[in-house]
Amino acid sequence: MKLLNAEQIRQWDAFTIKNEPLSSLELMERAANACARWIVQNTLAESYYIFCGKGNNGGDGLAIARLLYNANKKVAVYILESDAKGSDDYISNFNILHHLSAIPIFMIRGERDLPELPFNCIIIDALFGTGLNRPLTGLAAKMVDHINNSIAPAIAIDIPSGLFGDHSSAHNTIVKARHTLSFQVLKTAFLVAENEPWIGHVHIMDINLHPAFPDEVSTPFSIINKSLASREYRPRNAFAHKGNFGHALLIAGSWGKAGAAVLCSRACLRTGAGLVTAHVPQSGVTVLQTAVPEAMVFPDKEAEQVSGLNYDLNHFTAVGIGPGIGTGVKQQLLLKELLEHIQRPLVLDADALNILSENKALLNLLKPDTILTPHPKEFARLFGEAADDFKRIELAQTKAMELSIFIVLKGHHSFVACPDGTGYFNITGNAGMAKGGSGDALTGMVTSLLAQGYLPKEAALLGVFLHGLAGDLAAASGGMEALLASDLIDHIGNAFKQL
Ligand SMILES: NC(=O)C1=CN([C@@H]2O[C@H](COP(=O)(O)OP(=O)(O)OC[C@H]3O[C@@H](n4cnc5c(N)ncnc54)[C@H](O)[C@@H]3O)[C@@H](O)[C@H]2O)[C@@H](O)CC1
Ligand SMILES: [K+]
Repeated sequence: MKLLNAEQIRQWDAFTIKNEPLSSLELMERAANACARWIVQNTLAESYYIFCGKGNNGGDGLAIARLLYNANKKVAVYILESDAKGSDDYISNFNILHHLSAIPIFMIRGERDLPELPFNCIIIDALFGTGLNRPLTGLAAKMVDHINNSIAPAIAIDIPSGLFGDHSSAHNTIVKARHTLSFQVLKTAFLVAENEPWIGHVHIMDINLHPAFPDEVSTPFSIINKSLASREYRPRNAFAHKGNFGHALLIAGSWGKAGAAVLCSRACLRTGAGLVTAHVPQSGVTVLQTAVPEAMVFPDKEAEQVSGLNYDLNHFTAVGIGPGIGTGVKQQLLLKELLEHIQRPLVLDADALNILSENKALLNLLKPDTILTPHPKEFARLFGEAADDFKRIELAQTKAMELSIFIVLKGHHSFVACPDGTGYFNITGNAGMAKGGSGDALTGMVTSLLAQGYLPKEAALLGVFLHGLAGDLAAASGGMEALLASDLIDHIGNAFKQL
């Protein structure tokens, strides 16, 4: 699914108005209806304090006030007064509301006009939507502070006021919403960690925008959802044998970190690779053969660390390297040798990435379509600190193009930067997965898909989606706090079954 920017969403509204056809006021009514229905179904409050600006976001708020009133809710409307006369649809809704004299409307001209907010009310934030073009200042910012100082929960309409849809809002004054009711599609602002304090739970309201529009626009960003993942997935052929599903090599583990190799190998097998060989130090051999008897083991000549490649890499259909290997001189030489000789699809994770950051010249050895799976800190060590999450995404895209590689930037919504300049946000996954071992599982999963013949882009997209989904299924059964990477791995099968 394409991820549209604020301007494109505005164009989609206009396209719908022209081609459905319907008036913009009717579209606003549809949007307000969807929000009011959600509010009635999901909240119980003594009263609703509705804060409106004078643009279309405020128009939504006024229409919501009327609809909540019609649903027998106690409502009061507070309008941020400004020199602007207001958008046409705001004015239409203001006039309708004005005639309904039962709903109190207050104009806020100064701080003294701000109402006291009782703890048992619900605040509806319809001050500013996607039309925001600069950070809030003056009375608008004071109003937002007032909302944020209340203990009553706020529900933001379309986007929390003060938040930009497509770029960083760091240092802005922004409504801290408990819920955000947004229209039709996710906005980029909802997918980055830096906005987590403001957006609360995001709910997408289907307002039936014209289905033909997304096909007409081009955008660099997309969302990895179930339909995209299902399109990538290739069910196993009934006549298949293990030779059809490749042979993955995983180079992982060191003394005290044999678990990384175990998790990686198990995830690799659970994702469908026909054969898995783990190259581990000798101290990891018994651990691995006991914990994952289905995997074969190549013991390194050293006891506590992997130290060299004494086998033909062409024997394998894909290679994953990094979890728990350490960053010593021997691992550095091993990685260099691997990068110089490998002719197979490759995943680099964890310590392999840390070695790269200490030896930047090795980046020049990366073959096209290599997959890197850094978390934000590993990414910063590799490519530098970014000022904010949006800039980090931009940097990941630049580096993916420059080096012709895939960068899977791990996070709540992992971002896959592709060498062709496109980028994909994943929507599966949860905070329970923020725990040691989750990344090792992802490395095993993506390597497994590569080994089975999925193209690097397919493997990266399907891998992150399934990884997050398996984590969601594990959290649904055992809760987020208790979630172990092993639980995630145990749910990979159920994740596949949902495709
Ligand atoms: N027909 C449509 O296009 C639809 C629009 N909808 C709503 O319309 C919203 C967008 O409406 P608008 O484009 O009118 O924009 P907004 O309602 O977000 O407000 C924009 C107004 O605020 C001013 N402004 C921007 N930043 C400011 C700042 N920092 N301080 C003070 N004033 C500032 C702008 O100059 C403009 O006059 C969406 O977020 C959504 O809520 C929905 O009703 C769905 C349908
Ligand atoms: K808003």
